[in-house]
Formats: sequence, C-alpha cells, structure tokens
Amino acid sequence: MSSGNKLHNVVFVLGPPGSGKGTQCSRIQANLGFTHLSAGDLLRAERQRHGSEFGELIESHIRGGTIVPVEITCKLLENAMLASGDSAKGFLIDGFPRNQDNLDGWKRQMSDKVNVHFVLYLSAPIEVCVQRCLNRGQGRTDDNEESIQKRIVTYNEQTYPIIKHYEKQNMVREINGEKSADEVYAEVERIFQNAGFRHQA
Ligand SMILES: Nc1ncnc2c1ncn2[C@@H]1O[C@H](COP(=O)(O)OP(=O)(O)OP(=O)(O)O)[C@@H](O)[C@H]1O
Ligand SMILES: Nc1ccn([C@@H]2O[C@H](COP(=O)(O)O)[C@@H](O)[C@H]2O)c(=O)n1
Ligand SMILES: [Mg+2]
Repeated sequence: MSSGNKLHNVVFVLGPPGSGKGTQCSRIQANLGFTHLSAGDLLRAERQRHGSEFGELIESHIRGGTIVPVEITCKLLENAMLASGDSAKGFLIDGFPRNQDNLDGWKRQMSDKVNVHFVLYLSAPIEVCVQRCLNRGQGRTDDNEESIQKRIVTYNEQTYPIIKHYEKQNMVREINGEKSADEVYAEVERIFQNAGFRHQA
C-alpha cells in the first residue's frame, strides 16, 4: 500500500446497523491515531461523485440494504488508504467485510498489503439498533423502516457469518454496544491497549 510495500495495520469494525460503529471509530481516530474509513461513507461519496458510473448501482444497493460488489468497495478502500499517506498508525475499516464476496475480494486484492489485527464487534439488540437508525437524523436514504428491515436481514444472513468466521480464528473482540457511548469507548480503549495501541498524548 505505502511506499516500499510496508504493511498497514488494519482493524475491521463490524456490528448490526446502528450498533455505534461510526460513533466509536470517530473516537478511536481522535484518541488513538487510527484513520477511520467507513465503507458505507465511501460508497455514499462515490454515489454523489459527478460522473461516477456506479452512482445508480450503489444507490439501489443502499436503499435495498444489499451489498455492493466488492470490486467497487475494495477499490474505494484502497484509494482512501493510499490517499491518507503514511502518517496513520493504522486503519479502522468500518462496515467491511460485510459478506463472503467482500471477504473473498479483500483476500484477492489486499491481503498481501495489509495486516488485519482483529475484528472489533459491537453487538446490540436489533430493536435498539432500529431505534437508533430511525432517530439518527442524518437524512440517509436507508434510515427508514423498510430499508432498515432489509439491512437487518442482510446483516443476519450475510454479515454475522463473517463475524463467526473470524471468531473461529480468535480474531473477534466483542463489546456490548447497548451501553452508553462513553462506556463502550472505555472498553474499546482497553481492547486497543491490550493489542499494543496506546492513547496518544
Ligand atoms: N452507545 C450508544 N448509545 C446510544 N446511542 C448511540 C450509541 N452509539 C451510537 N449512538 C447513536 O446511534 C446512531 C447510530 O450510530 P452510528 O452511526 O455510530 O452507528 P453505525 O453502527 O455506524 O450504523 P450504520 O451501520 O447504520 O452506519 C447515531 O445517532 C449515534 O449517535
Ligand atoms: N462493505 C459494504 C458496506 C456498506 N455497503 C452498503 O452501504 C450501506 C450502508 O452501510 P453503513 O455501514 O453505512 O450502514 C449498506 O447497507 C450497503 O448497502 C456495502 O454494500 N458494502
Ligand atoms: Mg456507520
């Protein structure tokens, strides 16, 4: 990825829609020096980019709660990693890999260039997650009852098995995301410290 093909540190961040991935990633970025890359945010930006050939395709997947083909998402992630230069301590990849296609594409395109340390898994009851999405108030085209239900089906059927896959490799660090954002973050910092990543002065 960077000059000299140095490996980058990567932490995947997964959990149901609304479990607090973006909220916690912002704090980790501010305090621990990781760069936050949200696959969903990158797809939303690509959807808005003038001249993008993928805008309509991305929007139909986002509204339908389905997963965009990995070639598109992985390229956006790789470009964002390259654009951020060598200063980041590592990358928090939020909302990826979301299904087997994401995982296979990541292995093909990225696994020789990056080092995945662990998977941060924010768990929370689905009804809590639904309410958080409905109350988020960011104008997302998928924060409506119909899209949220579809996103949850995709999460249960396609994303949860990816978390299980990493669990078998002892790579999952699970946190109860139902607690307050401060309580969750205290747990997050403990996990990063145990992995050797310290709070920045
Ligand atoms: N621990 C928490 N307690 C209460 N509300 C929270 C907590 N964490 C996040 N929220 C709120 O819930 C909403 C969803 O949070 P966030 O956007 O971080 O979730 P997400 O996992 O990134 O969701 P998505 O997968 O849909 O992008 C936001 O309005 C956020 O402020
Ligand atoms: N790896 C991914 C990540 C996201 N998507 C699509 O974006 C939607 C929103 O994602 P959030 O993480 O911001 O909730 C998601 O429902 C997918 O449609 C994707 O395709 N692949
Ligand atoms: Mg998010």
